[in-house]
Amino acid sequence: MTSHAPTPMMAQYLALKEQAADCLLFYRMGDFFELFFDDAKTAAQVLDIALTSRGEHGGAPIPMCGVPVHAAEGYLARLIRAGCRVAIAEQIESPEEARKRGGSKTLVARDIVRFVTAGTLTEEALLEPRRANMLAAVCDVRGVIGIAACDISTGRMELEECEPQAMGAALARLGASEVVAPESWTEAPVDCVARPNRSFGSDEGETRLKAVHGVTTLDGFGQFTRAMLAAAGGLIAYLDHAGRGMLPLLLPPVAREAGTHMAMDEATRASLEILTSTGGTRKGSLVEAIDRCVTGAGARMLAEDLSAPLTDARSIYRRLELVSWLHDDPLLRGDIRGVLRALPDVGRALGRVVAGRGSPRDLGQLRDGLSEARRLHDMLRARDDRPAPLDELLPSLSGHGALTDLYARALVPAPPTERAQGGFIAEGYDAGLDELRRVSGNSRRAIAALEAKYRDETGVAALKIRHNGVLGYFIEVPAKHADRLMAPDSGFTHRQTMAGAVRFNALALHEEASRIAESGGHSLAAEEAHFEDLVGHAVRAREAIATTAAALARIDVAAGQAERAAEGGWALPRVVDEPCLQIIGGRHPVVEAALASRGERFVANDCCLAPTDRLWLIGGPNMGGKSTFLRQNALIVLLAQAGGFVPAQAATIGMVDRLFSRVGASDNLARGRSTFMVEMVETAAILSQATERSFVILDEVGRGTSTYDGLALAWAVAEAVHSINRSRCLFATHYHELARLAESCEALSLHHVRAREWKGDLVLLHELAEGPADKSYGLAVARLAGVPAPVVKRAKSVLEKLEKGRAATGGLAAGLDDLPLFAAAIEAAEEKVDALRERLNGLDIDALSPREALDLLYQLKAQANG
Ligand SMILES: Nc1ncnc2c1ncn2[C@@H]1O[C@H](COP(=O)(O)OP(=O)(O)OP(=O)(O)O)[C@@H](O)[C@H]1O
Repeated sequence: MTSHAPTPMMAQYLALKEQAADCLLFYRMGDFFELFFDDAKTAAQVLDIALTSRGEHGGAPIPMCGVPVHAAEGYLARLIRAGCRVAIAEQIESPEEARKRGGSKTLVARDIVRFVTAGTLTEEALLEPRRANMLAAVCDVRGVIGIAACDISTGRMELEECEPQAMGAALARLGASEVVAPESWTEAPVDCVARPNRSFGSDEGETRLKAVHGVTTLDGFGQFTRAMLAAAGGLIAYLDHAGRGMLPLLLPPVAREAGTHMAMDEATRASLEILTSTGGTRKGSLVEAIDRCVTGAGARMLAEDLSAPLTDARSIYRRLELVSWLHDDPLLRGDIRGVLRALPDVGRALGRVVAGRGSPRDLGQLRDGLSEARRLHDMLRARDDRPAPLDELLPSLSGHGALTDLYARALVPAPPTERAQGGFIAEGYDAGLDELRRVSGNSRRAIAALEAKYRDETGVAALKIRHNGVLGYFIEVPAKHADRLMAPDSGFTHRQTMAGAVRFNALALHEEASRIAESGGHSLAAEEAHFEDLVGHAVRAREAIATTAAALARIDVAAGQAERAAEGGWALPRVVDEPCLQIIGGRHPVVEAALASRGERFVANDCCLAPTDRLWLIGGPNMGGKSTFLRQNALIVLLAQAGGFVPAQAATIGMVDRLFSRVGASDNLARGRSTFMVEMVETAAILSQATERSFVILDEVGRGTSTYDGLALAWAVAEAVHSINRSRCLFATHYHELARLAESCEALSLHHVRAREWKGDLVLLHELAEGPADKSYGLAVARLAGVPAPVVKRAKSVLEKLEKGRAATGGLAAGLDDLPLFAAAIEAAEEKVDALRERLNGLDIDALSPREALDLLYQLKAQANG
């Protein structure tokens, strides 16, 4: 039997792989990261690179693939996007150190230095500039859900708690790219990373937060519940694990209070296509149609605003006031945007610097960003008509004078991204460094002079002094002239023969080269020391810098919103307390933009809901614009409460606590539920959660099942939203029969999108009008869509038959007259229960004979069924 003991390298690899667990292990070997076994197969497939093999393990070849270290970021990005997590194992000593430690055959020590996962990225190349990258930790503390979330690229951290049924909506708002949860929690969100239970303790969370911020109490940051702290514990423990003890930038946590934001569940967010369209990309989404920010940080803040519209009028008006001021002054707006446009991403540069992954360029970005912030500060302070919300922001834009002065003196104007080669500390900052540079500069010049001298001496015009990483400086001549330098007394020593060229050394060259190497080494060390010192200054000022970055982003959002409003002729909304909705000349920003690109005009429509007319039932032909109308009103509410102008002539919005949007039978097969089941689950959520202050849009609910079932459900749902939830609601439907609801529901009115038939063709007017839809135009739409004429003709004759039948039986809704109203039915049932209760309460059980008791049971049963 052959022994299959692993080689020392394989043994080291396997030990590291065990630590890496389900992460792909990038194993550093020279200039490559290598992957082995199943990791190699996965990576080769995702990255579309060659799968090879190396040696044997357990008698079988070991699958292997590799990526060059210098290009690793790009490969990492693709693996992360494909849902993988990666552990990076670096060589933590040089081959010389290994040899010194244990002899010539000693394996270089390696260790995992970092885990790279979707939620723990800080590299510029791996992050999208206009999207936050959230990591969330979730746990359950005695029936209360705690959520901690952070964007480690900027350090923002927030904590919240909620009821178990609200967890989905809270996570949907965060849109986290990675979620971690305790490993034994059975109700944990799908696709989350399981982490040890013990890290999710409230004491642990509190201790970790205090340690991160160097405080003895968290009171200065706000009030945090046990659930919030437990989640924070899990979050920080995970970051600690991912960074192998090196924590990223974390700013003081902010507690998110329940009820300060408009609640929207995942289905509503998806159906309104707020941050991504149904295709999963930003294209075609609301944010794409709105975003006129000129900085990545502004775009990220706008996305956050749209994900969490406010429910507090004062905060909304604070945002609106700033937008309005900038809207009314295009010149000022242009100037501000001009300054902002040139700004680097201060928040993310800070994130990298504090995480220990900063480059000289990041320091340069902090310098430039903070100086520009100061410039913006002075520009805005010069305006005495500035609104109050701006006064709150202004102080955050200044106050970094000492830091920017220091960086201005210390750094060259455009510092490099690599610090290994030095060259980023400015001349004049450190006299010692200047001297070292002068010496190596002199030597470089001396080398150039040597080249000329050697050419002269040898008579070889093609002689060159060159440099590479292996030989250092050397003299190179074409092979045919090599003999002259080979002569024993030439003063040159042979070093290497290449195809066509021969390389030599010479004493004088060697001396100059040593001088360069020595001064170079010293100056690199000096620059490195300065770098650490400069980083230290930024780390100490991190909170103030982050506040400046946030203030800049807020101004960018406001200026961008103002720009968008001016571009589209949008209106400043009024937000009021009464549950009404008055939108005059409303438009759908995404559909309007799509139409405009085709040279078509969008037809504006009004929507006027009030407590006495709170449910609009909207009929009309397919493609008539019902869905568009529903969504545009939901989006206008959302935009207004996010603190921006709205695409309408005028809008008064009664504050909405929860927004619901449902589209009948949307395809959701990916989630493994039938389309109708999804529709009903989502509808059930509305009926259980919508309040008198909510706004609900229901688009063809019920269409995913048979006509009778669908009509019955649509009927009951409309009735319930009207009479029980009493929410403001727009309800689009193809069921004409629902029009009869207007007879029994006093706050329900009928509307339709207009269409006209002209010379046999259907003309869709996209105009909303009062009253029920007169007829369906399904066949006309089918013809418009190109269904072959014989099929349409056949459908027409089938329709005639059906309609005759319907006339004879009284139609689909025949008999609905006798149906007690939804609310009335419930009342009747309750009355019956009350009567039963009364009778039971009045009973003296001990006074009954067994016979009487049995009789009474029969009577009670009859009463209950009667
Ligand atoms: N107000 C409008 N002005 C101009 N064009 C519009 C308007 N509303 C909708 N449209 C156009 O009509 C198309 C269909 O609109 P929408 O999907 O809202 O119709 P619908 O009545 O909901 O149709 P269906 O009943 O088939 O779902 C849109 O893609 C858009 O091109």
